[in-house]
Amino acid sequence: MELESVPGVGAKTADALSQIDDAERALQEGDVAALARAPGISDGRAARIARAAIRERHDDPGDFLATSRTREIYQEALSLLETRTVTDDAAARLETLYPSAAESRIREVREFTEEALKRDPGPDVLDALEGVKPLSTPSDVRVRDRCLATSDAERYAQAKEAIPEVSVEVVDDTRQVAELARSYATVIVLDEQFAGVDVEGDVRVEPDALDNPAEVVPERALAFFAANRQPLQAAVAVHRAADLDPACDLDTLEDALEKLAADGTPRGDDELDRLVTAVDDLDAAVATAESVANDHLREAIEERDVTIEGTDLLSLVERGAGVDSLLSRELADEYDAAIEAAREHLIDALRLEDTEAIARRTFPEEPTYPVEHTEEVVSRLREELTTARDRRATRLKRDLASDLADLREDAASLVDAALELDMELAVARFAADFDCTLPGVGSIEGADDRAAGEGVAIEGGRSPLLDVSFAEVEPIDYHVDGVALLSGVNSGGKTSTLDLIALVVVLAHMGLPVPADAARVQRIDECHYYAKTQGTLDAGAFEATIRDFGDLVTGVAADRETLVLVDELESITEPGASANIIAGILEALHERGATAVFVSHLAGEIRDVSSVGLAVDGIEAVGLEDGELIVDRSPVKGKLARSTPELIVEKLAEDGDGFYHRLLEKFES
Ligand SMILES: Nc1ncnc2c1ncn2[C@@H]1O[C@H](COP(=O)(O)OP(=O)(O)OP(=O)(O)O)[C@@H](O)[C@H]1O
Repeated sequence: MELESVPGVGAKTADALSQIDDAERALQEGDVAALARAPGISDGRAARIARAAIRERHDDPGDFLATSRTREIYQEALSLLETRTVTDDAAARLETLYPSAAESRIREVREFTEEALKRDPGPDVLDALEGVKPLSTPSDVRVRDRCLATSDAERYAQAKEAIPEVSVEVVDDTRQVAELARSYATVIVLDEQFAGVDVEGDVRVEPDALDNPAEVVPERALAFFAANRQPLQAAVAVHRAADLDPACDLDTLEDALEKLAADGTPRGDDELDRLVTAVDDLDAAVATAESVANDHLREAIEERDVTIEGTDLLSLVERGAGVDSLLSRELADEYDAAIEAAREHLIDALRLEDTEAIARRTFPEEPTYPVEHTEEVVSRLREELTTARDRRATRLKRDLASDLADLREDAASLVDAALELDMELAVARFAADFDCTLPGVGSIEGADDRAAGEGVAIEGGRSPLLDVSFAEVEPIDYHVDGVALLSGVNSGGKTSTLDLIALVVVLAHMGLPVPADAARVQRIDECHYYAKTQGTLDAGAFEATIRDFGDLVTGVAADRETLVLVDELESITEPGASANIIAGILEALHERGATAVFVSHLAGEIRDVSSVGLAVDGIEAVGLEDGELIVDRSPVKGKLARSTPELIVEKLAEDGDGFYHRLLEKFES
């Protein structure tokens, strides 16, 4: 799929998208996380781009959500799903689901839904999902101890592109290579002509180096895995908890991650740890060893009475020997013990392989007081240890990077699978929380095909959009085929019935389960839902509304299946005029073969002025209890519901006088 062929993707966005590795695949699969990695593209935008790309793939014109109220119902459906994801990314991915008239698209999502409904969102899986998020690409890895060098302008450009983490230098002759070797620990020369160059330092001639960036900069793979350690570990945990088929061996990935510190350096290697500690602690260890020896010696001297014969003393003084040599002669054993203590301390502190020899060199057996280390030895030791540390670290980095570099794609697949699972679990939880079934849509069979017929048929539908808790929602059965007026008592549930129809139709066309025991909807191209108008309109607004309906009615093309839901349009003007207008609209929709439900308190009047026999259904009150209406929420087919005032007058007539009977007769005439 061409990036720029996606609707809404201009040259600038296409350019941003082209900067991610797998833009084509991401568009094909609606991979929001991958698209959101493009510079300047937010999750929401990525979801819209993905949706447009999917639409394009299914050749879908995408005007299903024809009015603002239909779009609101779609948004409410999405948020019911989105609140059931653990990760933000899965929530953004859910936004790629949209109601479509394309059977191929509905079938595609239904396959996903059928898999989703088999999932069991156990608490372990949900816990593990908490840590999963899309992988990030650390951009600022800079490696300063290495450089690439070439004399060729083209190779120079290739090197800069392929391995941006290191400096690339131009070298024309051996002298310049030697200069670089003084500034960098390692120089990798890309030109064959320098093979065999003899300069001091670590200079390698590797013409194929650009083919193996992981060898040149193991830091790249390490930085990627270090930055993504936590989401990767979480993705591993998700695979284990949900028993998913993993893209790679989970233990291998986990072991490799264990060997990596948060800053991208190797960890858990005893020898490296020892070397790091030895370099860091060398000066302190030598100083402490020195004090250990001196304390030892001081105590020994303090405790000792030194007796020396006069002739001996004289001979020593004549030879110009100081008190040191006197002490060393008299306290030879104590000296030995003190030096031994110093060496032991050093051996303990440094814990290196050949510490014995090092200790011996640091503290030689020449008695002096106070005991002093040999600085020359210590500074050579420091250099040796530093080199050993860096070599070991580099080797470990290379080994680890070569293990991890091969795992990079699989690791990304693991995270992707975990996020996909989160999306599936949201659908599974939505279906479980609202007792959903997969509806029949057009020629696509439903999970429970009891609900039959053209138009929209719902059995045991319970709307999750009501203002009461879902447990208190009473189930509704309703079937509309063609155009119908829906009458009913105040607060009987007429608006809620329209909401339920719209929600079922939208979810069904998204390929998702619907909150009903069974449902079947015809395949619809456009869903027009108009919410209740707030009060009488002025002349201008009234004219605009009539024009809207004019456009709708004349725009219903013979080959486009249209569903029209309208709530109490009568309030736009006075009742008589309203009845005429609504009757006219319904007649026109009827002629065009649309499916429509118009909720109205003027259903009787509209039917009376209509020239075609309009169907009227009714939500009836089955009685009054303590001043409250008891309502049967399911509309009764072909029945004009009695209004609330009529029911109240009837109740008064039951135990009242003739006046109430007279009123009641007016209703019945
Ligand atoms: N199926 C249902 N189960 C439980 N409660 C419901 C159901 N349908 C409606 N209700 C309750 O009745 C209230 C009124 O519903 P709704 O607004 O749909 O009635 P209405 O017939 O459109 O009212 P009005 O005549 O005033 O326009 C809702 O806010 C809800 O509390």
